[in-house]
Amino acid sequence: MSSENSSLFERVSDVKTFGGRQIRVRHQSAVLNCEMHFSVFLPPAATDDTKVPSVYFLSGLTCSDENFSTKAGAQRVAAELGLALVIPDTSPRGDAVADDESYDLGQGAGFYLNATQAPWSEHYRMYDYITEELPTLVDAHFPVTERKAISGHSMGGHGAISIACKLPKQYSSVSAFSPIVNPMVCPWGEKAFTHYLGAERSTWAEYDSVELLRSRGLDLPLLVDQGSADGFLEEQLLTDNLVAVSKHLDHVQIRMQTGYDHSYYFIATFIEAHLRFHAQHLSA
Ligand SMILES: N[C@@H](CCC(=O)N[C@@H](CS)C(=O)NCC(=O)O)C(=O)O
Repeated sequence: MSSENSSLFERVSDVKTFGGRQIRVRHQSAVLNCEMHFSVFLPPAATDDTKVPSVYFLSGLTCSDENFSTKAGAQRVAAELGLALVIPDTSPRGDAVADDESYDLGQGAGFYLNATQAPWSEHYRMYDYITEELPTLVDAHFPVTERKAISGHSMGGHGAISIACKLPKQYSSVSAFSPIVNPMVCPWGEKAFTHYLGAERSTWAEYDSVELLRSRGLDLPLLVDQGSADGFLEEQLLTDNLVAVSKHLDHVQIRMQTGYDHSYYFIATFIEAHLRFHAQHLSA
């Protein structure tokens, strides 16, 4: 990697919306060892003199940073509440990065973990990227405070809850749309974890929200919305396992939303409620 490359941090677009700015950044990631993109929305309240809290949003399988930016409709309420949105990609990227032809493994399917198995371990360190490198970069380049919340959809809901369980001091609240809550025992998770972490299942529990909630509990408020008409609910998402393990936990709200599916139409419907939930805890 050339020194010019290692310092790459470029705004590839910067668009005014709802009085704020939707920005897309291209940068060299030292952790992932490849070039990456991420998006940031800055509300009008964020200025050279005024910093604002941020909500990280982790997307699902097949997504980049642009699915949430363009389809969730989050900017109007984020602008009103004075929240920055930080929207990463879902895996390392590029021709030199290992991939698979299926949609649920490889690029677009990083599962927010640090892979230990070849060929994945060379680049797939999304846990470290999301929890360390990206916040350091965002804090250095944008007017944001230390106050952070984390949210996500599907694979990103798994990422948000499992990260919040392990780093409760780094976030003030966590929420998820249609999260994969128990990846150790669903086909998407079993496939990904076998490839990224190896066949030894005992190493998987540190990335499984149900297992983490069982072993550690949760030290911050959690809001989950799940559509009852989501085609992935029974086989992949296993929301009942989250309900069961959360029974004795305070500050956990799991809402079954009648008739909604797995799509961004569902996210767009409830994103306002999630941002208001996070704003309340970010300002507490
Ligand atoms: N069957 C879908 C599975 C992937 C999927 O549903 N991805 C969700 C997250 S798990 C998504 O957000 N897709 C992108 C979008 O709707 O914009 C496919 O093959 O693309």
